[in-house]
Amino acid sequence: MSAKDQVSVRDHKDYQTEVERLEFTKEYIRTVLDISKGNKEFFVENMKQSFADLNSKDSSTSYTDLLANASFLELAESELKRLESVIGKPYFSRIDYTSNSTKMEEVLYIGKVSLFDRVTQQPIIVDWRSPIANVYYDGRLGDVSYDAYGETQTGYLALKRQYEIIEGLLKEIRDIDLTTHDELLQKSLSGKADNRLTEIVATIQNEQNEVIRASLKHPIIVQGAAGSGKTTIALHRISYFLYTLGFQFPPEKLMILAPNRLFIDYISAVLPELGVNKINQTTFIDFMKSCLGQKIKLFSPNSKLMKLLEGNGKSKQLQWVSSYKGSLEFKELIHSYIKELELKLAPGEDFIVEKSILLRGKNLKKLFLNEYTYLPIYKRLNKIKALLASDLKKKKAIMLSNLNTRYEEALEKALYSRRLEPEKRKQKVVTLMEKKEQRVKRVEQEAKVAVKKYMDAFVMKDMFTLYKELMTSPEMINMHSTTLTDQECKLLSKYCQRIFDRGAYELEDLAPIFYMKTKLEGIDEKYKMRSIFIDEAQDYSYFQFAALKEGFDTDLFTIVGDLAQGIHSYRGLNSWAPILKDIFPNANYQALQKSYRTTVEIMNLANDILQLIDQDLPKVKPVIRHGQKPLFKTIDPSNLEQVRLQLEQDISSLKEEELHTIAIIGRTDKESQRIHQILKNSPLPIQLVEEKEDMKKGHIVIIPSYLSKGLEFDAVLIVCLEEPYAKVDLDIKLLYVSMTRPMHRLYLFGKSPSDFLLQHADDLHFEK
Ligand SMILES: Nc1ncnc2c1ncn2[C@@H]1O[C@H](COP(=O)(O)OP(=O)(O)OP(=O)(O)O)[C@@H](O)[C@H]1O
Repeated sequence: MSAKDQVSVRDHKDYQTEVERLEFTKEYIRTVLDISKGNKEFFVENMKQSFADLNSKDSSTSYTDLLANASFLELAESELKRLESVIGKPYFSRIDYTSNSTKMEEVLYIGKVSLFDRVTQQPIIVDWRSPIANVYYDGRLGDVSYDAYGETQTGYLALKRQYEIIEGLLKEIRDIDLTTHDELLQKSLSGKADNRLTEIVATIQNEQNEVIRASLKHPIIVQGAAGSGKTTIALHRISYFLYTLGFQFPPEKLMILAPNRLFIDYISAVLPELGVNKINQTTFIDFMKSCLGQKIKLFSPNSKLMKLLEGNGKSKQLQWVSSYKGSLEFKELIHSYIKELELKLAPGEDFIVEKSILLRGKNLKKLFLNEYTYLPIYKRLNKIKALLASDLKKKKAIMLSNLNTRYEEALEKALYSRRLEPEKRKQKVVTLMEKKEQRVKRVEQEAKVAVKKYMDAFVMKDMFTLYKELMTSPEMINMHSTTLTDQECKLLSKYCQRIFDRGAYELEDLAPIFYMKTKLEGIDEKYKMRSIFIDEAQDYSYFQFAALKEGFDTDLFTIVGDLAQGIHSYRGLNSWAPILKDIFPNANYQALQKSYRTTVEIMNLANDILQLIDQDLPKVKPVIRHGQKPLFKTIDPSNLEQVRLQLEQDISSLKEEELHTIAIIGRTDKESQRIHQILKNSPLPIQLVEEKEDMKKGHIVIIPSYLSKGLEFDAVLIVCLEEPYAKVDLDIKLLYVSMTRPMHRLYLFGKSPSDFLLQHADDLHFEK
């Protein structure tokens, strides 16, 4: 910090008071920590005692003690950790707020945790997720309002103040009013990227705050430009969700679906920073694999993308099948198939034991098709089975007693019959007794197997078999589809047959199989998520969304994505409208057009490329932050040694400028491998990144464009050796994705500017 800065912070009229407040807060935290640590030892001691008690007398009270202490300890420990982590920066802002109802002015310090004075119960730090903190993010100075627990509170905001506190020292105080630029935002954006995403609680912008705090009881769909903070916001919304509704939803019931493992690694550090632990972070594929519970071989969706990029003769067919399998029409087809299976499985026969009808088939059918519809189909059969068993148990005794009474009566009649000769009477009695014995035996025997025999008629095939049976039969496809032509049915089944013949499935098969599972078998409770956060949602198909909604039986989805980056739009998603109309009709929708990642200069060029996409996509507005124009550099791919020198030179000078995270992006896997080939013996630490890998700290990463989606770097070098970008949507989107990755610097290396479609860009937007 310069001398000038130090003077300015000390010059602030409240400097002294603020320093004292900061010291008080730190001291308070320290005291709380000391006490809690002391307590912790006490509780550990107490637990040891409980264990000892448990061993010696297995008393239930000592077990309860043990559990009580364990949960107390856990809570204390997580709080302790959180408090410990904020001691160097206990809060980042302050609001002076007077409620209209109490007329009392409150001075509230906002931070990442909440801390109360244990004696006065007054807040020392207010959590950024608390209702009142909304005023900081949302409200201008003057009259403001916020919602708390379903009621709107109104009041007057007299002061909004930001602090920069570094290692417990107050470095800067900024009072925000209508005229002040958000300097803190500017400062945080000009910072350098780590290999990880960070939390932004101090600088959340109004439009982002609206998404984070949008009704948690409704789904939300966010169309956000590259760098608008979608991922960041989704993670902050999780934190807000747990703060607000955590008592209803244990974190294990929340799930983030990310595009790949690399991305999960990229976001992994933020969640603990936001006080979020234990939530599920996975990919759609991994989740499906574990939920469907069978080891399945899946063709990599990226190899399909690569095939589409190669654009061979099969591209059209590939695209058509993918988009059909992702469509809601296909969902209808699968649904019709399930209906057929349901009817086939509906009981029709009477349940008979030893000539007696215990339950009528038509009644069982009614139960199955009407009463039990709240259950998945196979579970309904289980219920029928249980019903038969309990009915039989009840009725068997009655049957036996009826038989008994009937034969007793007949015997009595025979014994005392005057019409019969003694010899004949004797014979009759013997016959009756034998018959009775036989019938009782039959009841016993039939009862033993009756339920099983009845249920054996129902064949409950597994989902994969059923799906294959459908998809390999053009006739069955035809029977259930209302939209496909004969030709298309044949094509679809032939395509599927080819895949199944290789013992595999493709990503597009997972949603239908999952959907069938929800309807037939039901989803295991362990996999039933209550709230789902989907990032890079533009890569999903409509069917994937519908299947997830159906399977989890919840509406609590936060869906963030960017259609402009829809490199998998061959799966069918080109607009959010069908999702809003047919899948989540009560969803909130928000568009974020402002980008926080890149400089104005980089965004100008990326916007030129964006306009080439054959879709109506609005330009992205960068937050005002300037930097160098993107730079086109000519290379000669026939002279690899020279290319190596050029790349190494530029990377070294970027590093000298303190730009630490640097990515070299190639159009495809192959192109990335070519680049790696050139650089692999370089003295620079180089890593060719693959999907399942983490990015190594301090390495220059070489990464294919599709994998770079969602990530960010200080500087990006897009290199084109043999694969120029063509003016087709998929290529344009990949180029746009790559161009929007850097925070500060963008270089384009190719034979000619046209390798990057720059002939369609404004000459003023890049340098040569
Ligand atoms: N309000 C903010 N304050 C500070 N930084 C912000 C803010 N909003 C976003 N950022 C920063 O902008 C960058 C982009 O954010 P993020 O990666 O979440 O965007 P995105 O919309 O998911 O981007 P993409 O679609 O390109 O993956 C991150 O470095 C993030 O920290």
